Amino acid sequence: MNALPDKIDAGTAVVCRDATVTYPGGVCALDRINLSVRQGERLAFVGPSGCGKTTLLRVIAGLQPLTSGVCQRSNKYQRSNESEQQNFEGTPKNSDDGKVGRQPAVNRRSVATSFVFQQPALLPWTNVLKNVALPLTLGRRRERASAKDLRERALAAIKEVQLTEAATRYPHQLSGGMKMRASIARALVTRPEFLLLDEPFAALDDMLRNQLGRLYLKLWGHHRFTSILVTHNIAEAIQLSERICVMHRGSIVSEIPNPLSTSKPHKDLRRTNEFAEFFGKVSDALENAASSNSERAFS
Ligand SMILES: Nc1ncnc2c1ncn2[C@@H]1O[C@H](COP(=O)(O)OP(=O)(O)OP(=O)(O)O)[C@@H](O)[C@H]1O
Repeated sequence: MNALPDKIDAGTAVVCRDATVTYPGGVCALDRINLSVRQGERLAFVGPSGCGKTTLLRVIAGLQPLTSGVCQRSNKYQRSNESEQQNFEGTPKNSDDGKVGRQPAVNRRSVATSFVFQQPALLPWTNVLKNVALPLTLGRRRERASAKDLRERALAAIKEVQLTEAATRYPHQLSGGMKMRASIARALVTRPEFLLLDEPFAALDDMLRNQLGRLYLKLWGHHRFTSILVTHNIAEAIQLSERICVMHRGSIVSEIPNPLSTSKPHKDLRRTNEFAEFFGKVSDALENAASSNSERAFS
């Protein structure tokens, strides 16, 4: 294993070196991943089901222990055989199925990272305001903030996602898009350094997906968090990311800078020739990875 440097370079948010995860039972979900993410970068992982996207997201979040290799995250380290670094207070080391299916506990380490999942996972017994305030409430003692201060911060986050009028509504009184807005507000209320999104808009129709994509870009423009988006949707990756990592069978097979990246995409971007051309390039990278693998399997 490479020696771990004392500190990560200025401007770098994450570095993975030969990061490998083999699950109990022998599935190699990540195979010597080498990746560097700049602070404030918007990155996307695309690839077929089971290629290791969620596992890599969990590694970057510090939720998934490595079998070997290193994942270094601005001043936080995770390396294989260093279990102390990998167990998050209040967070199960391995969830039942090993997938990210629940919000990580909010604690000293994870407060710098927030997740947004496909399922908004709002607490059904309380309103939007209290759901959004939850990470602050859990960290209240640490933050030494007054209840009034927490409420104001939660209301500010709710305003940013344009949900002020629904602040006192309960989750069952919200549409799918509104639930997702609440989930994004809850993720951003702690002003995280990292926002990790695991297929956040996959369950929504195209129009909502586009609206929320624009909202996400606006929020990124304000807060400049480092963001990693897992998606199956190439068009979404192009619209929301500055760089696209194509994954296949536990490896990053291609890293493609996005020439169309902008934090203010025009609504006709998808209809342009440049979009079609870049879409083709990403699709080709995915197809090439799949065909070279099947050739290997048959050779
Ligand atoms: N806890 C686990 N135990 C054993 N194998 C697992 C576990 N979690 C994931 N895997 C396997 O690891 C591989 C990568 O899974 P992962 O969820 O990271 O892929 P993914 O690209 O995010 O897939 P999807 O797009 O379907 O969510 C898959 O083969 C999966 O079955």
